[in-house]
This record gives sequence, structure tokens and C-alpha cells, in this order.
Amino acid sequence: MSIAYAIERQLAISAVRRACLLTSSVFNKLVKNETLVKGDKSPVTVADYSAQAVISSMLHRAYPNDPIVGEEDASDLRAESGASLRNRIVELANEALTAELGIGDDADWGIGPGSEQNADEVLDAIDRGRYEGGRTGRMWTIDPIDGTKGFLRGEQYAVCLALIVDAQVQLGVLGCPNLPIDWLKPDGEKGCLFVAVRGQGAQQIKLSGAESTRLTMPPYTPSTFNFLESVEAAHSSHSTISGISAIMGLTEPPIRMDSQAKYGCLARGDGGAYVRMPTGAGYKEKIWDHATGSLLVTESGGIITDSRGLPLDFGLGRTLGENYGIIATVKDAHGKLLSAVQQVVAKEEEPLKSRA
Ligand SMILES: Nc1ncnc2c1ncn2[C@@H]1O[C@H](COP(=O)(O)O)[C@@H](O)[C@H]1OP(=O)(O)O
Ligand SMILES: [Mg+2]
Ligand SMILES: [Mg+2]
Ligand SMILES: [Mg+2]
Repeated sequence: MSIAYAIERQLAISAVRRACLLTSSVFNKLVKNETLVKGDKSPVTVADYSAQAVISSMLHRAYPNDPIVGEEDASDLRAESGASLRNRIVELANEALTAELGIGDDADWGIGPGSEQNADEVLDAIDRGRYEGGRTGRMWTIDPIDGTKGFLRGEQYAVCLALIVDAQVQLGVLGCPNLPIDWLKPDGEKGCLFVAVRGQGAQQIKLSGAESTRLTMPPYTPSTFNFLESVEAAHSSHSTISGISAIMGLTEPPIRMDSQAKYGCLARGDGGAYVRMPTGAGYKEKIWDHATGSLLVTESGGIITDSRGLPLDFGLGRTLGENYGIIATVKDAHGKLLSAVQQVVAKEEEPLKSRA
């Protein structure tokens, strides 16, 4: 009997691993003019574009009919003003596509020496991520660098890839090049891949090889329970989380970390819960920021919902629709956490109601 999504899993690991090698090598060489500011004021670097090109090219060679919802698009690079950035991205994508890795599960996906692409092919690969998403069919979603601000600071970031079928995440791979393999050894080896397939569990694999560990969240223990939260206060409200912590009587401080690396840490028990609460009206969470993480949570023994207790809906298009926050934790803590979240939200809304 064949195991569901075995080929897709191997391809996704291989693509994310190549993209991670690219992003880590770019970090050491990044120069000032290799970063752009997008329309929404967020940064994007040559590493984001070239990593999306690499993953998208590998997916396309194996599954030419699968649509892709990717964070980046190549419009700024096609303009005449984007020429030097474009050349650099083509060079980086080709380096990553043609490298010989020599790692066991990096099977031949039609890449390796001799598989260079020209500039048009690289830009087209990036632009294949323009799919609008939706409720039915198979689609991949890519966040080539999640936590670009963390990447630029030399801190945590993640390369994220997920396969969604009929609005359900079936497979997810997260690459975290700067994350210690063992949280208790911060100066030890860094570089983790987190992998989950629906119904098949979650694993951590070393970025440097094949060694893998199965991930299970530890049971709820109030004396050690803590939160994982964004570094950027504009992305998720720090004060809401400290209010939740007070209601639950918790004493451990939160761990601040950029990107979906928080989901990887949660799945392996480094942190009790990941809570993300909106800071202002209008921002809609993107599917590529939560698809892989949500499957890591459920496959390691956790539950993930929004702040009303509803499941995340990956069938609405490129976003998760109306954003009511994200609550992810081990099964036996979810009810308590959700009730604390709702108490804090009600308290925060009181002054607004009395003013109305
Ligand atoms: N106002 C916002 N609220 C929530 N998330 C945001 C907001 N602005 C950007 N983001 C996204 O949050 C993610 C990083 O999350 P974290 O803070 O947990 O590291 C990024 O994908 C980033 O998007 P972008 O990639 O466009 O910068
Ligand atoms: Mg990104
Ligand atoms: Mg992101
Ligand atoms: Mg971004």
C-alpha cells in the first residue's frame, strides 16, 4: 500500500532544504540595495524572490498542473529599474537549483548541474505564485521567507511550503535555518526542518541530514506553561497576551520569536501556546503564514482555532478572511486558553462599547 503524499513530502522537503541553503548563504552576503520595501511597507529581499523561484520551479517540474499561492510576485523585478536586482535573483536561484547537495532524500527532481533557467523562466516561476486560492482542488502555498524582519536581524525566520487539497492542509514543511536543533543548547547545531502530513504525525529533521525525531507536545503544566509570541508588536498584541497570562495564573515569561518557527517550537514542546491577536482593524492573515504551522500543531497533539474557537479556513482565497486571532496549544489546554482569551477580549472591548 502506498503512503499518502509520500512523493509530495519528499519533494517538499527537498525544495525547502534547497531554499534554506540559499537564504542562509544570501544572509552572509546581503548588501544594502538588495532589499526593497513593498507597497504595504514590509521588506522583501533578493533571498525572498529567489527562494520562491527555486521552490516554484521544483514544484512545477514535478506537478505542472498544480497552482501555487505564493507571497511574492515579480512585478517590481520586470521593470527596467529592477534590472540589477533581477540579475542577482536569477544568479542566486540558479546556484540553488544546480547545487549538488548529496543529502539522501534530495532525489532527482530534474534539478542539479545543468538545470539553469534564464531570466524569463525565473520571473515566470516567481509569478506562478499568483493563484488566487479557493475552496476546491489541489494547491501549494509558499512563504519563501516568513519573518523577513527576523531574517534581516539575523534571528529566526522560516521557509514555508504546504499542500492544500479541498481547503484542508494535507502536508506542510517548515525550514528554520537559524533555529537550534535542541532548544536547551542554543550554541549547538542550528537548522531544523519540521514536516507534517495529515494523519501521519509531525517530525523534526536536521537541515544538515536525514536524522529525524517524532514531535509530540507535552501535557499542560501550569508551572512551566508559557507563550510564544511575535517580536513585532504591530503583528500581534503583546498586552493581550500578558492579560491572558495573568488570567491563567501563569508565571513564565513569553518567548518572542519571528515567523512560523513559533509553530515548530510549539510542536516540539518549547513553549506552551502560540497566540496571535490582531492589533488593528483591517489586516487579514495570509494562508502561507499559517498553513504549515496549523498542520504541525494538529499532528503533534494540539488544537488550532481562531479566538472564537472556530477552525482556520484555508478555502477563502489568499487570506484567512476576517481576522479574529489565532490560538494554538496542546489539546488539554485549549479550552482554558480560549476562555482566558475571550475574557481579555471582552475587557478590551468594554471601553469601546461605553464610548459608542
Ligand atoms: N499588521 C500585521 N498583523 C499581523 N501580521 C502581519 C502584519 N503585518 C505583517 N504581518 C505578517 O506577519 C508575519 C510575521 O509574523 P511574526 O510577527 O509572527 O514573525 C509576516 O508574514 C508578515 O507579513 P509580511 O511577510 O508581508 O511582512
Ligand atoms: Mg514572507
Ligand atoms: Mg510570512
Ligand atoms: Mg513578506
